[in-house]
Amino acid sequence: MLAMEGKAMKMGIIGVGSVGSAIAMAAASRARVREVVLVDRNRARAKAVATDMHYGEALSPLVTIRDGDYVDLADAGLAVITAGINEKAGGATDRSDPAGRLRLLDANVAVFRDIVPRLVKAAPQAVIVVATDPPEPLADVARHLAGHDRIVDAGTYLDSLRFRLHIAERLGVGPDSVEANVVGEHGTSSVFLWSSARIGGMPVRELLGRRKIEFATFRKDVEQDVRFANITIIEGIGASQYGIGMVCARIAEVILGDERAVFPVGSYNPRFGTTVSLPSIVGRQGVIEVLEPEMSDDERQGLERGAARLRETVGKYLSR
Ligand SMILES: NC(=O)c1ccc[n+]([C@@H]2O[C@H](COP(=O)([O-])OP(=O)(O)OC[C@H]3O[C@@H](n4cnc5c(N)ncnc54)[C@H](O)[C@@H]3O)[C@@H](O)[C@H]2O)c1
Repeated sequence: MLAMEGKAMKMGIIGVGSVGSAIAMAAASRARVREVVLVDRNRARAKAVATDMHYGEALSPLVTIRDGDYVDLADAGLAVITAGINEKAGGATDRSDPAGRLRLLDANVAVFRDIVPRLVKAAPQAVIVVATDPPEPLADVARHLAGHDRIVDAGTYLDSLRFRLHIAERLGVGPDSVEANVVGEHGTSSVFLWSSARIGGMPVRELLGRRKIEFATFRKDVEQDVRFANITIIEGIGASQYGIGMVCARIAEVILGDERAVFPVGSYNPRFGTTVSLPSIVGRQGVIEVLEPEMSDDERQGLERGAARLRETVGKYLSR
């Protein structure tokens, strides 16, 4: 049940660019958060976005949206960090580049070093949700800077929704009827768990067989669409924003309402020595328990390889 009362229903959004604004809009539309505070190093921008949405508050009367500074996050239950350079500005829009979003790490670590200590000082109890790319390494950086484990990386939740949608559309079912997960990294090493993908309990692969659809081609096409969904969107409107906005608003209501919902997000995983995305039970304290979905040997090896790359990539930033 959602606890709609009190200060715990307050969320902060740090970074009010395309993604931050979309998160605020989605949170206002869902109307299951009591107060949204927008923080940006460009205060005029945060103020303008807040003012714009403020005029619609009568249509979403439970929600107050305002701009603020870190002190205004004092009693927030969570803060989403979405500040930093995006894929287009950071040159991460080449489909053949194996580094992908990891190209943004250097620049965005500097942004996190600026933000996280101030956030933790102002709101030591708040769960930190990381949306800035690349989110898994940045969640490790945030954990290091914050000195606590209440860090949720939005991770592969969006990739998993895209995976489900592309399977659903091709097979003519509603997307929420597909159970399928992308795990590991919100990036080029992400692993698509075809072996556990199911519709109504039936393995997707079996349903394909029954309909005489060739698995290899189906798989290649779906993975291609999901892996490059962000670049396709960026080519059209300059930034991928609305999908992640809806995802972060959902994560926020799950945390604030202590819903114990299950979806793939990232958290520090001692087994891998780094943050990886896996289906997790999420509640007021962030990730409560990480689940282990069924995986084929290839999928497990892909996850191990991806985690090793993430661990190595972020390692040099954690020792400084
Ligand atoms: N996780 C995902 O699925 C996903 C999806 C889309 C985008 N992203 C990522 O989200 C991030 C934001 O993307 P965007 O398109 O909104 O970028 P944007 O350029 O539109 O906005 C970034 C905002 O961050 C602010 N900012 C920068 N440094 C700051 C600091 N130190 N303190 C406070 N505010 C600061 C800027 O003023 C700007 O308003 C990027 O890293 C992007 O790649 C992630």
